Formats: sequence, structure tokens, C-alpha cells
Amino acid sequence: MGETREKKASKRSLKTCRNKMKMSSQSATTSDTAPDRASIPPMTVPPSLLPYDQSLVTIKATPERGLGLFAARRIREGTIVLAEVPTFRFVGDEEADGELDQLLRQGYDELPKKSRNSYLKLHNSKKAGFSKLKSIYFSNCYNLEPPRSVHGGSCVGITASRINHSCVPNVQFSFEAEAPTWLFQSLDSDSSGSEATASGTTHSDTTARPLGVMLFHAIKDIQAGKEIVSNYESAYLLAAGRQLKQQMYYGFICDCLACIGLKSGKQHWSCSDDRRCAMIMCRRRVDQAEGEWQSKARCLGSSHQNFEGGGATECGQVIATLERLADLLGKEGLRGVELANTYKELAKWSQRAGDHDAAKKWCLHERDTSIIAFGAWSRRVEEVDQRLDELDQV
Ligand SMILES: C[S@@+](CC[C@H](N)C(=O)[O-])C[C@H]1O[C@@H](n2cnc3c(N)ncnc32)[C@H](O)[C@@H]1O
Repeated sequence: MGETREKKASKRSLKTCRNKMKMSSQSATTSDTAPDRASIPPMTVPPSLLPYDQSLVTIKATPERGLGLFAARRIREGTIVLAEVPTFRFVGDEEADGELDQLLRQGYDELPKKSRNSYLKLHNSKKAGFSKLKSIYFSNCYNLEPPRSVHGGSCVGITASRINHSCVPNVQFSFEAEAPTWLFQSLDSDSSGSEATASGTTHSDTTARPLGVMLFHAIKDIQAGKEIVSNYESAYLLAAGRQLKQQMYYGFICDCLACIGLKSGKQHWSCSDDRRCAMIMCRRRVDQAEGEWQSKARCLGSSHQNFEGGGATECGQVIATLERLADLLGKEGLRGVELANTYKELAKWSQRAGDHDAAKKWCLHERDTSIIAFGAWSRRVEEVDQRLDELDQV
């Protein structure tokens, strides 16, 4: 299963270096030929291509947040902090059709004893009217719906469940339905019940739905001893809105820098809500422009999205809004999926404006951000590469 993708990944890793070279040499000479591998300095190899190192993190108790995951040593941006085969994974229909209890019970019975015990020890928010298995599931599951993942449904991993929340996360969660064999080989097989799934399949059973792998990449450098935190919620909410949701769904109130703002004593974070408000406004403007663009395309009966119908001014305004959004996201420290998606939109609107050089530039930004947040061999980077190839052909 993994071999073809691994081969592709190693090809892409060379391409990564080539694009990085292109990026840094934009104002100088641009070479179309790939550099000799030997001439590439080791630092240009994306950290996420290095084998996954399980000793990077450790689980510790905290006074306010229960158990949490902590960096055992300094972790560089782009490193896989945690890779885990989920214990349970359900697609959207299974979650919705009321059979989840039965599926969970069936999957649970098939787990090795150690994994069953680990599952029962996970945090339980004691959700009213839910069985214990289901309440634990919904207290810890990661959503696989867009924009975080395109697979739909949700999943739970034993170690991933110990990651606490911050509105200013230092890791980005992603899910890969297929992962290279080197990654599976470096996973601890009994840490996640990887030999069994909710539907009784194994990840090596190619005829059944594979469990895939949950991944957490560092989106910034993390100092030794610092807590690993992911964002459970949308970034496009003000502190009060985020806290309402956290209280409703998880029973806690976040005290991250963005939430405490002024109380942090840091000028930068006292403006967090202002920045998030501006981010929400940008998002609304872009979403509205996208809706108008789509309906115009439908009216004109254009089968192609990139018809020359919008006008440079309209596209220019959307591009300026998206540039502002990218800047705000950077200032808020949100350098994961939100930033990658913003660069993707910048490339799309630049293409609509007929500016292929800008489209390529933003695509390369999306690629660099995606390598850090999702890994160089990820489906997301593969998709960006396809779009870059298409741009090259224009
Ligand atoms: C998925 S679990 C995370 C691991 C959990 N701390 C444990 O001991 O297993 C989610 C629960 O952790 C706690 N938690 C997570 N992030 C928190 C935060 N920023 N502040 C306070 N509690 C938090 C809440 O009780 C939440 O319902």
C-alpha cells in the first residue's frame, strides 16, 4: 500500500527542495533543472520527512487541565510531534445513524485488552444520555470534516486524546487515509489498538477501509517542557464565542494568551480579539465574493471556474482582503490549516485575475505552509503539486 506513495514522496522531496530553491532565487536567476541532490544542504530536507520519533513527547499531569502531552525536548517547526493509528474511526453516516453505540461496542470487544483499558481511562466529560463508550468517544474525538480533513466522520487515538486545547495551538492536526510504510513501521502497534478497528479491519487489510493515521505537526518551534496544544475550535471566533463553545462541549474555559488578552500583560495579546474580529470580517468578505463569483459563473454558463468575467478591480479587492487575512493569521500565530487555505484562495483569485506569476507565488506559499503543517508526503502537498504542474502548463 505505502510503496507507491513512498516513491512519490521521495520524488516530491526532491521537488520540495527545487521549489524552495525557486522561491529563494525568484529575484535572481531561475533554473528549470533540478539541482543535484548532493548540492542540497541538509537543512533543506523537511523535518517531517525524517522518521517519526516517539520519544519527542511525554504525558504529564497538570493542576488545571488533567493529563496533557509535553515536549520532552526541543521540537522544530514541521516535525511530526505525534503519529497515531486511531483506535476508532467512523465515517459521517455511522456517526449519525444511531448505530454508533453498537459499532463502538463491537469495535471495543475486538480491541486488545491493553487498548480497551487505555480507552476506558480516557477523559470522560460524562455527556448526558450517552453510554460510557460513546461519551468517552465524543469527549476525545477529532473531527475529520473540512477544513481540517477531507475524509469526513471522526476518530479517536489514545495518545492524541491527551492533547489539551489552546486557541493559539503549536501543532496542526491532520489525518491521512494512507501513510508511507516507514511511518507505520515506526508506530507503536499496541499504543493505539492499531490491529483492530471499529469495523474489525486492520490497516494492512487493503480490501477494507483502512484506519489511516492521525498526525500532529509542530507549526512553530516548541521548547523542551512546553505543553503540546491543538485547537479544538474554529479560529474565526472571538474569545467569548470560543469560551461559550468550550464550556458547552468540553466543560472548560480556555486560558490561553488569546483568551486572557490584556491579563497576559503582553501588549500583543491585548489586541487578539481585534485581530480575530478583523479576520472574521475578511473571511465574510471573501466568502461573499466567492458566492457572487460562483453565481456569475453559473449565469454565464461557464463550465470553467476561471472565466475572465470578474474584472481586475473585483479580484484585486478580494486579493487585498486575503493578503490582510494571511497577515492577521500570522500575527495570531495561526500558521496551520487556516493559513494554508488562505494561500490556496490567494492563488485561486490571482488566477482568476489572470496573474499566473502571482498564482504560482501563492501556490508555493501554500506548499511551504502545508509541508510544515501536514508533512511533505501528505495528500495536501500532492494536491498543491498538481496545481503547480497545471500552472506550469498555462
Ligand atoms: C481530549 S481531553 C484532553 C486530555 C485531558 N486533559 C485528559 O486528562 O485526558 C479534553 C479535556 O481536557 C480538558 N482540557 C483541555 N484543554 C483544556 C484547557 N485549555 N483548559 C482546561 N481544561 C482543558 C477538559 O476537561 C477537556 O474536556
